[in-house]
Amino acid sequence: MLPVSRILLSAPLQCIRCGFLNLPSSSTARSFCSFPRQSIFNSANAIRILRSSRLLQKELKRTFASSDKRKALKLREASWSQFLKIARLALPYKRRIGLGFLFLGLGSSIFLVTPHILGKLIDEFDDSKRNKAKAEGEDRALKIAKYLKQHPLALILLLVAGAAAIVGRSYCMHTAGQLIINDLRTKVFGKVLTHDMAFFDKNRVGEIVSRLSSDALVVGHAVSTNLSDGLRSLFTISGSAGLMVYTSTALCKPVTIVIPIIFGTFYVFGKLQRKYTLMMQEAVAQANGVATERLSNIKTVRILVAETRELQAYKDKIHDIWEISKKEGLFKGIMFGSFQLTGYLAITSVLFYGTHLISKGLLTYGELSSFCLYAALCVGGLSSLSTFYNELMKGLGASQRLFQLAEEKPLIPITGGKKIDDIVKGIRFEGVAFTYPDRDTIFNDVSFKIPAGKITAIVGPSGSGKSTVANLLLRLYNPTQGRILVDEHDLRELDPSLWRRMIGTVPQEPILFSTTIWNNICYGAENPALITNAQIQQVAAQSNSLEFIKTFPEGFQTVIGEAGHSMLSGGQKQRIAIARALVTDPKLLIMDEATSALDATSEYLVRKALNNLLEHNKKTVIIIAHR
Ligand SMILES: Nc1ncnc2c1ncn2[C@@H]1O[C@H](COP(=O)(O)OP(=O)(O)OP(=O)(O)O)[C@@H](O)[C@H]1O
Repeated sequence: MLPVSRILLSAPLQCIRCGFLNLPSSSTARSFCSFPRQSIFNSANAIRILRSSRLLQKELKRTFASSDKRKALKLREASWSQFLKIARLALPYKRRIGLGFLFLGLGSSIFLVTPHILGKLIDEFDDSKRNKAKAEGEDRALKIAKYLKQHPLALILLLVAGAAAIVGRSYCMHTAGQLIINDLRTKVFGKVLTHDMAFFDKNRVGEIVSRLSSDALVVGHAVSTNLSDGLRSLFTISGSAGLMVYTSTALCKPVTIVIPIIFGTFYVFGKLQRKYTLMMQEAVAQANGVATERLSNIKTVRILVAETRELQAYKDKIHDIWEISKKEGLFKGIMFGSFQLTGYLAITSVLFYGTHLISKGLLTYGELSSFCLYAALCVGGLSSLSTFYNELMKGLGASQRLFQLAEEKPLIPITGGKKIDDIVKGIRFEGVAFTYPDRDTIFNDVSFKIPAGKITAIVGPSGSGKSTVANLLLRLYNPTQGRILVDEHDLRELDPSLWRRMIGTVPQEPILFSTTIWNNICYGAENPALITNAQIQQVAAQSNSLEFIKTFPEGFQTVIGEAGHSMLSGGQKQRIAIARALVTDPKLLIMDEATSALDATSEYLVRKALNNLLEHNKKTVIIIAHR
């Protein structure tokens, strides 16, 4: 047997709430740590969650309370500065969007000019107008109108050109929207990947995925197709309003009364829309969070017969969505209704006032019908503009949390810092204290040494902080106090990615991905393509997994199920994780209860293989165990 130095993490026998963690170093000093008793409630802990319905209720209450706080905070933060950030997303696609606007201008001009020309044709039946035109000479619009009447094919071609412009606009804006959504998703996902573990302790994976899918969709739509629809509406409104003034200034009087009402409605409902979108996206994310967490732990749910309870938890979240949706539906209805009402009141007044002006000889039938056509276009434009405004506010609301995810700065960077390629002297914990976010202190002032090239065991009862020591070594968290030295370099100064590449870890609950066994073994390699068949065979043999892999018809190419759940036993998963840790020939090997899922024979074989490996390689090894 190889010599193993032991670090003993022991829980106090008497004090439950704040006793001491007794942590003597392998050879020398003793350190004392406070050892608060804690219950942990996170996604990895579904078994404990489901074990106690009281705990589950507490968790639901906590989630509701914190989500309410978050909602309030975000509503206060919602501002137009978000709009500039969203607009910046569209910058890389300015050409595509510009082309879309060009098509928009073309299509809208064609369909705006048509009523003006048609109005001129109607005037041909009005004697007074015809005589006036004869005296003043025919205007250009009337000439075009007559030409189009005589050459209907030209009119059809003009309308087809207008329709083609709509197709072009639609295509450019739709694809620009998708590109923006893709960028946004990639940017946020890339950023989320670099966040430290404390971030993932606070945010549920399901919620993050919901942001990436539904929030990004809303934002992308707001700045692409919606923007083009909005601009088309603005174009239509300003064009038709201009032509209304040009056709008859007198008839514009009844229209001006409704303008302040329209802007007031926009302002009030825009604010409401932003508020409800924020709340809605939050509620959807919460529901997705619950569904993702429970479905990814479906086996535990089934074993503990918790289907009904989980369905109720999901229903509660869906009910939150329903409550928001009811309010949203009501205010949306009021908004669209008031736009329609104001628009139609304006048109009716125009008709009444217009007929009055005709009777006095101040307006022609053609002018009235053109004016009415423009007014109808204007009302249609206003209705589309309200939808545009609504969608834009939705985009602003949805972007808020997405940008928060992308802008939050990780405490531990992914790369950058000193580069080392070996552990020569050893690793030293110097007065280390650690507290998980929002938890009590796990340990205080801990000092011990892990000599290089030797096996060190960290032993202690459950919950005493053994895996936390491994987490600190992997720099998944920074110590709250004190420092960890690797050959006298502070771990905080080392390049985190490079340092982690030097470590092979076999965690307590190994996670495998839904790909081939081969890919799972190579997963930690910097360049998996460089791993040879001989290396794979060797680590598979060392981890005692070669035999069972050979029994699969596809061998190393066997695709294992999601998170390695199906097709492999717990022990088989653990052995593949050992092979994965060994394949990169790490300088430091951390085995966190690595053989706990193996039967006595397999454990003996794995230990024997590891002992062989370690005798020849002089690796630094940390074995975490209860015993
Ligand atoms: N991500 C986390 N966030 C908050 N608290 C955590 C987190 N991970 C662990 N803890 C808490 O830290 C304490 C130490 O956990 P740790 O996993 O290090 O113990 P352990 O000695 O490895 O236990 P075991 O032998 O059961 O694996 C526990 O009380 C646990 O509840």
